[in-house]
Amino acid sequence: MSSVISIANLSKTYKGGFKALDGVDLEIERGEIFALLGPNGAGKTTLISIVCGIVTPTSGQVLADGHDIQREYKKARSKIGLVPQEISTDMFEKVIVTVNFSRGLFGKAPDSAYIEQLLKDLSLWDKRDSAIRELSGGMKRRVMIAKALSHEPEILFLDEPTAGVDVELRRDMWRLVSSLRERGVTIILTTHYIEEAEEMADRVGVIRGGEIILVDKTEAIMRKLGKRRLSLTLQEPLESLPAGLGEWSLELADEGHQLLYSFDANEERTGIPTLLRKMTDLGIGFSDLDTAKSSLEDIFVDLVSDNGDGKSAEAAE
Ligand SMILES: Nc1ncnc2c1ncn2[C@@H]1O[C@H](COP(=O)(O)OP(=O)(O)OP(=O)(O)O)[C@@H](O)[C@H]1O
Repeated sequence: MSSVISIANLSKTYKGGFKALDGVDLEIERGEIFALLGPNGAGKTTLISIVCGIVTPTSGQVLADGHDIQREYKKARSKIGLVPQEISTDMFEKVIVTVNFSRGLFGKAPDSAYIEQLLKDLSLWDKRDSAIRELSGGMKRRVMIAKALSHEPEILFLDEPTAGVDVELRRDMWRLVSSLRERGVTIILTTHYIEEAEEMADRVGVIRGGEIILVDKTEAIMRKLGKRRLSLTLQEPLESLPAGLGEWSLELADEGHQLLYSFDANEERTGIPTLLRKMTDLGIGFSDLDTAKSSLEDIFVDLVSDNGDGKSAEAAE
């Protein structure tokens, strides 16, 4: 498969000397849904902003559909739609005027049938003649999506698309993402709703401290790093972990009613039988037990926390 976005050795040092990106190499394949995950301040927005031509890189190169984002800005940018984190638009303008205007900005001829369908897909058609400032927060976000899609881009960036939006908009958004994908649009999103990345994304990239630390197929990440978790519902709550259970990596949850044990599903010896025996010896009874696969969320927390590679999430920020 060919790359639709090609990022090579990209670095950004902001005025004041802060290095937000450090030698990022990343290839985004045509037609895929790519989720970019990283803690606050990792550099996600900076990366997206450079690809969209809003922020100038300090060094490195970005090609969008073969066009250099700096030297051939107009050509490159016309391929891209961006739904930013913040709502930024002329609040006094009418919805339909704003969306038509956005399309015109990219040099596309008016297409009233396309815009009508777009506004209908986003449940904005009835509001087309309203001034944007009169709309609810969720509706304003829908307008930002409509603007981003107004010129029929081949690549769509969604910067934290579901942060702070209601369930209905989230559902509509994912429906839209699925239908865009069917039409061959490449989608790159950043999200804190990691279970959505797990569900929607073909591949996941993890960014921390301005560096891409992992890129892989979503299910490969799950397989490689997937841990399982055993939850034991205790008969009597525990205030703290008994010293006698020190050799297992345990956690207490639900005010001491749940004992959680994370283990590697790929290991032959999980340590569970000895743990249960030891608990019996210590007189810790349980009334229920359950195991579950850890989510991408757990994996992500694992990756960005200090896990022996000498870097912690804090140090990276
Ligand atoms: N214009 C700027 N000038 C100086 N520093 C900046 C500027 N913009 C961003 N930064 C810094 O660069 C780092 C990366 O910021 P960025 O917004 O790219 O992170 P992010 O991964 O998108 O975070 P979040 O999840 O919080 O949105 C942060 O430490 C931020 O403070």
